[in-house]
Amino acid sequence: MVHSPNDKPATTLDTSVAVVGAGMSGLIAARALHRQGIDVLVLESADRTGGRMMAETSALGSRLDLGGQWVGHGHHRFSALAAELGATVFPMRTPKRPIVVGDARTISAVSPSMLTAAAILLAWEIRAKRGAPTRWNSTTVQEWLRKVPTVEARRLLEVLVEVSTTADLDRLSMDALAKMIHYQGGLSTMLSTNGGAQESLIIEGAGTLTDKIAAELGPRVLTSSRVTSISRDDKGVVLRTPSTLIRASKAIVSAPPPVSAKIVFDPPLPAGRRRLEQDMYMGSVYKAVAVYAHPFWRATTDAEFMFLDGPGFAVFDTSPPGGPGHMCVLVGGRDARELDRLDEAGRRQAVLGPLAAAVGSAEILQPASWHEKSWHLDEHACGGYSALPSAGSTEGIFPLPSDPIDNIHWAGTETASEHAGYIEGAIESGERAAREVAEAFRRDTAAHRRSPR
Ligand SMILES: Cc1cc2nc3c(=O)[nH]c(=O)nc-3n(C[C@H](O)[C@H](O)[C@H](O)COP(=O)(O)OP(=O)(O)OC[C@H]3O[C@@H](n4cnc5c(N)ncnc54)[C@H](O)[C@@H]3O)c2cc1C
Repeated sequence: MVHSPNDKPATTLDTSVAVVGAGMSGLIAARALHRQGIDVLVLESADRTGGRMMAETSALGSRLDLGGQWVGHGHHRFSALAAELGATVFPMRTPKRPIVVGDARTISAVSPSMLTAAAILLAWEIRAKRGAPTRWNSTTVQEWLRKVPTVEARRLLEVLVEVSTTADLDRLSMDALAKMIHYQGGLSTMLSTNGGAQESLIIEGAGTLTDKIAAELGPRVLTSSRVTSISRDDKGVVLRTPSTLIRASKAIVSAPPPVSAKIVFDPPLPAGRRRLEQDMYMGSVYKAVAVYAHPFWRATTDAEFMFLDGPGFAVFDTSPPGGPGHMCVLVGGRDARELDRLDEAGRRQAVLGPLAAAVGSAEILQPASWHEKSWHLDEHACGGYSALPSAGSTEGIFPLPSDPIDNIHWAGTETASEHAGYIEGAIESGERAAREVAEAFRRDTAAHRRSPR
């Protein structure tokens, strides 16, 4: 193994398995190995655990999530984990239909623009099911949308794709979008409550689950420990953080490819993995939650909202049953980055202003507490909801390959065989990586027993 003679870490630690990343997938992998009596150490670059999951407490004492939160339809592992950790799952309120606001006015569901957008969505879903035409690989969503006859219909489709994928529309090919739609069971499923990706919520906050797993692992989780390099040979792996050198038999890397690309691997990773790292990027997403004494808007409106003017965004009523009112705002892709130019008060006004007008109540402008996070500015997660394939690339379509490379195993939601991109996928990938490592240890032990002394 080759180590740089400079920057010699002060401390050396030995463990059986070093896990890079204390998001859901890394923590699940570490917990599974620890429960089997395998020595494990989790190295997390941020000063907190949870990765793309993060719960906060509002001024009114309710819990809310600034990262992943919804339990989707069929997310059985996520539901089981919530039950195991004593969390309470409640169903999302199902609105009759989203209220779409453009040009500061409500757009009717039967307007020509809405009907055009609906027809295009249906056509996309049919193409996605049948297999996208080859020319879609070299056509970006932005280029394709230029054909849409009305500005309003185009903007609605833009915002819908941005909020559901967090992609930049000029970096996402129609082919990748079709594959995402097919994989997720339809764009409407990606954004819908009953039977969709947003079926239920957790009263204590989904981020509570990663907090609890990290607490179970206790001192085996080291935060503020960014892994900068991983060397490997047939005996094991050596990981370096700025302060520590960690020797292990195996490593599990749980950061998505565009983020793990910052780690120096020695010897370099095979070309296939390097292409994934180069051809993918993290989505851009801004999430905010406004908290009110009670969900007063329900007296007049029972709906989700989609706003098309300025930075387009979606708003969902995520209020816990019997608790305070929660309005959850999601802005994706370039629109999310446009908000970076404003200060906190400006961002708050940009989303609550149009919402107040749509609900017809200035009370919306005065939440008891306001919580926000721009994930693309987070230097550890680097974005969300997930890693995305660049336009023109045939790499990076979910699920990503997860074959181990020597003693390095891969976790992370992007590698999940089911529900990749979601918390469910993160759990599945962590369980699979732990299984791979435990089986490899069993094989090594059996071979060791068989070998002559
Ligand atoms: C705003 C937002 C909303 C979302 N909403 C939902 C939702 O409602 N439902 C749902 O199912 N999913 C949702 N998701 C997606 C979900 O949060 C993720 O799929 C899941 O949390 C990913 O977990 P992970 O362990 O795979 O990756 P991560 O959580 O990204 O974990 C990787 C960890 O590795 C760490 N790391 C990176 N590089 C290094 C290094 N060199 N050394 C050490 N540590 C390193 C990172 O800091 C991070 O903690 C959302 C995501 C976001 C951002």
